Amino acid sequence: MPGLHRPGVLGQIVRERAQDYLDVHLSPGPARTPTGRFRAALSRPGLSLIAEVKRASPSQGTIAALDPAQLDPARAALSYERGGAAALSVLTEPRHFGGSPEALREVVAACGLPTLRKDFVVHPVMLAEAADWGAAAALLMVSVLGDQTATYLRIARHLGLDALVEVHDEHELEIALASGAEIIGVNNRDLTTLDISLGNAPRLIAAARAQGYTGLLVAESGYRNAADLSGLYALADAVLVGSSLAGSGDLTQAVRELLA
Ligand SMILES: O=P(O)(O)OC[C@@H](O)[C@@H](O)c1c[nH]c2ccccc12
Repeated sequence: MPGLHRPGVLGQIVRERAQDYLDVHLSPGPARTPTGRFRAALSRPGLSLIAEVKRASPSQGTIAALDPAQLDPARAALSYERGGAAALSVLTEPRHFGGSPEALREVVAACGLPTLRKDFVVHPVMLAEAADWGAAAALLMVSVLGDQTATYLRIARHLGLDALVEVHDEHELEIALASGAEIIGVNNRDLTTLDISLGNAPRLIAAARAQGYTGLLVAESGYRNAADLSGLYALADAVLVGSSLAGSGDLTQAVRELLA
């Protein structure tokens, strides 16, 4: 399985997820018709918001202000939609992010927005699960998949899913560009140390454009308010925001203020 020797928090989570799927030998199954719904939502003019249903994280523990039992995924999704989110992201990793398959299924059942399965994908079956649970897209992390990124991208497409291919540095960006990714996300957070640098996404997004990349580009992590987003409007197609929204008392109002 990919990514087992990564350092830090990332390596720990990847090893746990690999263990979870160790005995699964199912193939991803038959081809499914792509909808392109996630991609379409990000292609709209302006900066599209991907709002994340996130109950906890390794950097923050339980996300502030909300009792984990109170952040009902379906209600959160509808609140995000009302505020103007273009798409959703739902964590399904159980130990560090408080996610679950049910959270994703409930969101999909309640809300029409295209939804990303956010997890540490280390097995093709995790993509089949995403499709079964109604996700329109799945996260593929180059920091985990390395040179298997292109293979997983093909499997995602086979299953009718859009893929958000995530990078954190120049080397990972090269792999993402070579893989044929149609959507590349640049994470401001270093997942081995959890350090955030808000300059990371603008820098690598500019680098991708300078290399002639014409796909969609997403800035990810660490954004707390409208001012933090101001530099992204001319640069990125979308922004992915979790903690600062999920930790606010009124999710609809939080989205409106962020996009104001
Ligand atoms: O909560 P934040 O700082 O707004 O970040 C959201 C999202 O970018 C973050 O949850 C994330 C980005 N890439 C990941 C990979 C795995 C788990 C989580 C993530």
